[in-house]
Amino acid sequence: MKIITTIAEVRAIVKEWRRAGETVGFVPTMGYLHEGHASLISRAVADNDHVVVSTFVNPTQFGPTEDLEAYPRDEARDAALCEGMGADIMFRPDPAEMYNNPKVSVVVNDMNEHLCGLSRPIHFHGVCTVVTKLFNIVTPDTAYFGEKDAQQLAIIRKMVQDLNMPLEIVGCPIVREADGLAKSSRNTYLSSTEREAALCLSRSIFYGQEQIKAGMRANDLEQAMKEIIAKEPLARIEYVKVVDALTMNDIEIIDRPVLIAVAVYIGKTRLIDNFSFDPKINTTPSKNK
Ligand SMILES: Nc1ncnc2c1ncn2[C@@H]1O[C@H](COP(=O)(O)OP(=O)(O)OP(=O)(O)O)[C@@H](O)[C@H]1O
Ligand SMILES: CC(C)(CO)[C@@H](O)C(=O)[O-]
Ligand code: BAL
Repeated sequence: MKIITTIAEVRAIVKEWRRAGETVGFVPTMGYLHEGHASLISRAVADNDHVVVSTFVNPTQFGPTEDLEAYPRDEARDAALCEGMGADIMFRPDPAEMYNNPKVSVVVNDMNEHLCGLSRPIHFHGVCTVVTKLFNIVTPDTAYFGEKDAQQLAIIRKMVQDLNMPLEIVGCPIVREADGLAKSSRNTYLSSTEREAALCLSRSIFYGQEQIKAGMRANDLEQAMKEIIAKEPLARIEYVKVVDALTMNDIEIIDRPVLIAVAVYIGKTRLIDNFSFDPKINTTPSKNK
């Protein structure tokens, strides 16, 4: 596996693969890789002749008071994981390689006005801009994203559709710790007391999955899930919402595929979790561990 820091080098290698008629899978990440990322890489390796993993911590998706500087980084560990999983390239450019006095970017419209977009107003513009740049550099046939960042996945699917990007987007299920906590690079910020407290997110998710199948209405579901989280003294709820899974709009009646998403601060650490539900299928994805 090659660790590459320049755009030109990635382009040159992908060009050779293309010349040989081989397929390219792409897994965009911000590094500090864990089993959630590994599940995406494993799927990409299974589906494609070649796989590129990017580990760029993208500054333009962090707000001014967010954790850009503190965000965990470990290049050697990331490289070992990528190589072990069978990736061909780990792309980790410096910010200066990716941004040279930019004046043009991608803007997300209505889908930004919900869930994480409300407290992180520039976040999805930054995500879509860097993902577009990465797609243009790697030119993948398929790109793999986690359902843990459900609003991100929905926005990227819509971006690919709206901007006619020539690739397929694959969503992969949430990977959890044995006790239910969704794996996240930001879990490393948690003290041991906070780590225990963070279980209120998955507890509310699992309760919600049961209740929605039993026919609980959207408002009652939000309320019941909030009550579970509120029992945890270290938790501060940002949102608990049932929204249309495609548009992220609020809904009252669960008559179409919905996303049930939560964002909660545990101390200073902001964590997210979610599940999807389609009333036609009347089933939720299994608790994937
Ligand atoms: N637990 C998980 N299960 C499945 N996919 C995941 C999981 N955690 C992250 N991913 C996916 O990995 C990709 C890269 O995410 P990222 O590098 O931001 O990791 P993260 O652990 O979500 O970090 P953060 O702490 O910033 O939320 C995204 O598509 C994300 O949805
Ligand atoms: C998609 C992404 C790599 C863009 O920086 C990031 O938002 C992430 O890790 O989910
Ligand atoms: N996984 C989303 C990256 C971020 O929170 O910036």
